[in-house]
Amino acid sequence: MTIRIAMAQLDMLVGDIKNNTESVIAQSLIARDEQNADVIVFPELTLTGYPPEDLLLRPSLRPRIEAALAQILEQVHDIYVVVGYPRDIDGELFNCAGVFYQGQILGEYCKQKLPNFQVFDDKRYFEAGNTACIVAIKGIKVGLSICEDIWHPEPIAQAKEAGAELILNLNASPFHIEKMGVREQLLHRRASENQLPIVYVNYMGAQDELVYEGGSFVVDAKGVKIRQAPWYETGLYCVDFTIAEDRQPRLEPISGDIASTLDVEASVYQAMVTGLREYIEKNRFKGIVLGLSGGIDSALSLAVAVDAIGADRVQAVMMPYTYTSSMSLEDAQEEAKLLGVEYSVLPIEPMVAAFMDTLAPEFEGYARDTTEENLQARTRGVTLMAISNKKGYMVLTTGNKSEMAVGYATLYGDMVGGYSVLKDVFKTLVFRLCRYRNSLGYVIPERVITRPPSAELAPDQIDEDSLPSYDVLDEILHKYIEQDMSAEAILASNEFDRETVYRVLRLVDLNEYKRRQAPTGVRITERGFGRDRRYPMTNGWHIGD
Ligand SMILES: Nc1ncnc2c1ncn2[C@@H]1O[C@H](COP(=O)(O)OP(=O)(O)OC[C@H]2O[C@@H]([n+]3cccc(C(=O)O)c3)[C@H](O)[C@@H]2O)[C@@H](O)[C@H]1O
Ligand SMILES: Nc1ncnc2c1ncn2[C@@H]1O[C@H](COP(=O)(O)OP(=O)(O)OP(=O)(O)O)[C@@H](O)[C@H]1O
Ligand SMILES: NC(=O)CC[C@H](N)C(=O)O
Repeated sequence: MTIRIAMAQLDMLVGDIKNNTESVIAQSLIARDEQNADVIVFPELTLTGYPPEDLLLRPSLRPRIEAALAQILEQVHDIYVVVGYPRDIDGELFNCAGVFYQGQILGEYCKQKLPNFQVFDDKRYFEAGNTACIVAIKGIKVGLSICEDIWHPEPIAQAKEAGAELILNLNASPFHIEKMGVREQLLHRRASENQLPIVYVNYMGAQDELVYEGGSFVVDAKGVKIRQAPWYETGLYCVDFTIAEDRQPRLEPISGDIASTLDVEASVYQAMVTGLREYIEKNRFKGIVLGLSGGIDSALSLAVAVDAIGADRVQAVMMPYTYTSSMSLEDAQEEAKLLGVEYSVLPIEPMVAAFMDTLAPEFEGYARDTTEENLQARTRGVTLMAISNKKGYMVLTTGNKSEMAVGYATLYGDMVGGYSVLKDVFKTLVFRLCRYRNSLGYVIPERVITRPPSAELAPDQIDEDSLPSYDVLDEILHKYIEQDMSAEAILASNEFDRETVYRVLRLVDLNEYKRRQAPTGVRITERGFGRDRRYPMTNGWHIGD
């Protein structure tokens, strides 16, 4: 005898309980009728999407969930549906997974391990469960667990103790650069220490800063991966288990397709594309507009925008000023041509001159400084926002993680925008990603990758006049921001000079106010500048500690 389980690697819109419920019903019927599945397993909090944040505090949530559960029970039969939802039990909210069959809930599991670190805030909303939930499906004792549960030994050991022969794990496990490998090692350990096969089902899609890359998979009781669903694709992916006649061993998964793992650049690039596409489509923007400077950040952002929503919905705007080189003008035009997007050239001299004329009495007696540079960036920001308002296009902001770390960007200038694909990507990785994108098809002119980065806000300016080289800067930033090292610990390796390290760390600390005002963007690392890192803006902390 066999049991076929469909892993529903799907995208849900946070808060859209009605459509998410309809999708659960439709996919369950497809799994039953077209794939002959016995069971369908959805990701964590299927009905609300993840994370629903403070929508979970709305009083109207509870009746809507109850109505959704009733609808699934009524409309789906002849397949076991394993679905996630928040549920009020005796006045307390739990993060639940239920097994629905023939109009009944056969069992309901409450998540036990509530993550409250990095981007996760589960304890703000949920009470923790404390018991295993085992449901018999075709004579097999199936144990349920929800995402963070699998990262700890106790819930799975408890399920095993309660008789589980198979674990179904519902996830909302967001991408970061090392996550794919980490999950596989984790499942290997958890399955082998309990001698239990595990079916791991994840979302594919994105929600604000979080990207879900899919990659649902199955390990056997030894922890060996026997099925790997593709990355960055939605779908129903089935796995079969045989149930031995003598029931020794009782349950054996049958190997299926194993999608190959993506390398770092491919995976990060796909995360950026997915994050942006989902943000644009779920928020119903008509398109994307961005300032195209001829520099590398806007070039890469443009390529991601086109890959996300198509060239016909992307507009690039070159806004030259006195300091814009002919090389920048040529390269920006070339990028737009290679990618086939609408391209406009809007010189900003008259607008900047008008500002300067109006401000002249105000500035009398003051020397020229960054104020005038920032005016150029702000004029571009105003221009892009006007196009955004008029056409319903979202402004894609282009600042990378290195710049956002040290505040190398102008508030209300090049920081305007609704979303960023580079805010968690260091400049050194920006270069690698451009090479990766060009390996798929040449879209970023070689000169854009090889010329020294410049903000072109003053004559002959290059970034490395005011910042250390990006190799050095990124290494210091990685140690301070992502590894929490102090200045003295960073200096201990003798790789950097004292003055540079203290200057960089001081800039990072001082610029928290800028990052707070920056648009959201795709989380790529385990320590992005979003919900991962919540520092006070006003503080008396000693720089570098
Ligand atoms: N703690 C605090 N809390 C709240 N607000 C605070 C603040 N400290 C300053 N401010 C405000 O922020 C202002 C300073 O910020 P802002 O106006 O942005 O100006 P600012 O940081 O002084 O200058 C922008 C810097 O970014 C560089 N840049 C600009 C554009 C593009 C690029 C690039 O290569 O991509 C680089 C530029 O060369 C310059 O070094 C202050 O005048 C004040 O209004
Ligand atoms: N001449 C310009 N025309 C259009 N947009 C511009 C121009 N200059 C700057 N921008 C916008 O402001 C952003 C910041 O650019 P800037 O040149 O100051 O620094 P950067 O970090 O080197 O970025 P890039 O590598 O894209 O040039 C650019 O990515 C672009 O979106
Ligand atoms: N939703 C969750 O419980 C996610 C937590 C888990 N550690 C993960 O990132 O996969």
